[in-house]
Amino acid sequence: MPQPGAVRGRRGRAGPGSEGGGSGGTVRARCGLGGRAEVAELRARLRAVRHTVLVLSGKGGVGKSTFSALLAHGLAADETKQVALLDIDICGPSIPKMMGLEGEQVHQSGSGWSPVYVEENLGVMSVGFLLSSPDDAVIWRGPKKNGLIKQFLRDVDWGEVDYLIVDTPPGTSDEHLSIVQYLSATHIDGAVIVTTPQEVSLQDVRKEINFCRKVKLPIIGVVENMSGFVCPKCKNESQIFPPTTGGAEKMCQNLSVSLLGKVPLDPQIGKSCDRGQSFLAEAPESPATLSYRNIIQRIQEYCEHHHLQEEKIIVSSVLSSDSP
Ligand SMILES: Nc1ncnc2c1ncn2[C@@H]1O[C@H](COP(=O)(O)OP(=O)(O)OP(=O)(O)O)[C@@H](O)[C@H]1O
Ligand code: SF4
Repeated sequence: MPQPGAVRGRRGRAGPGSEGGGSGGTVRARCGLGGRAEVAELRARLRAVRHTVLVLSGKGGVGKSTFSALLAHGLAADETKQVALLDIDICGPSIPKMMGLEGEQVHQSGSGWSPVYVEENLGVMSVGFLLSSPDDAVIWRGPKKNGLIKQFLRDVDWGEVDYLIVDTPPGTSDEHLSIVQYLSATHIDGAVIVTTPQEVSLQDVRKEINFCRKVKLPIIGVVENMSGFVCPKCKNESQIFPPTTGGAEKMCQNLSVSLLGKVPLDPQIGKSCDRGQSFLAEAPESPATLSYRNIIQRIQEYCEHHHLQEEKIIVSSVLSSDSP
């Protein structure tokens, strides 16, 4: 098994647009699944993935990547589970830093691109690993981004995986359409939508919910992040962003979507993530960790019990023509 921070099978560095060794064929940089051969390639690669969860947010900066990283850490705390974290936030990849993997590189082996491992049971893939410096800017148009997303799904050798967590860019863009379409070749358990309590953020969540419904992507639920602040001295809770229209709870009720939980503001979250450490492990007793644990358990229950393998909803091919 690979060691933390190690890669499996170092055989030459991979780069955007390069071919994964396993599946061959050049990346066709456009959105849309190609012919049967391409669908078969994706299916073959993702067959060993049991559950796939997409993490979405309407706005940037609400804590989506933090949530994805901690969801992956939380699931991987069970050593019997193999977890994969895929960062498709191509223009702003923050996962390598949050996972303590800055400066790591992706390598090719005979069976494809090797993920970078945080722990033996937690592998990560991000465009950040393909950049020579974390300050490099990726300025790509849609087709090139779509090509890389397809390459990530088709060419990364994840091995047997219980949970594949996909951190997406904010909003509903080309990348979202692509990932849903490509994963439609196999399955997606559903999406978790991260928001903050302010109305401007909730407005965008409604758009995300509409997007999911249009593309028939099941919604596992909504997480309200930065929801109040628990004073570390007196344990008093204050509302830093008081919701004016009932917050995520009311919105979820109105739209018949589950509220998975609320995560309070905790300055330690930013500190742990900036050091590439798991906040859940560093602050096991904090109210934010307890809230995270509850949410992760609900996501696991959703995946394990409500969407058994044979009942998985195969996302239909509604994306093949129109954008939502
Ligand atoms: N509950 C929380 N309490 C305190 N800080 C938080 C919390 N959640 C996230 N943060 C901090 O907020 C900042 C933004 O988080 P993050 O990068 O995860 O947002 P994002 O939604 O992924 O943004 P983008 O989509 O623009 O990449 C980070 O510094 C993170 O540490
Ligand atoms: S209640 Fe307010 S003033 Fe008192 S300790 Fe907590 S944060 Fe500080």
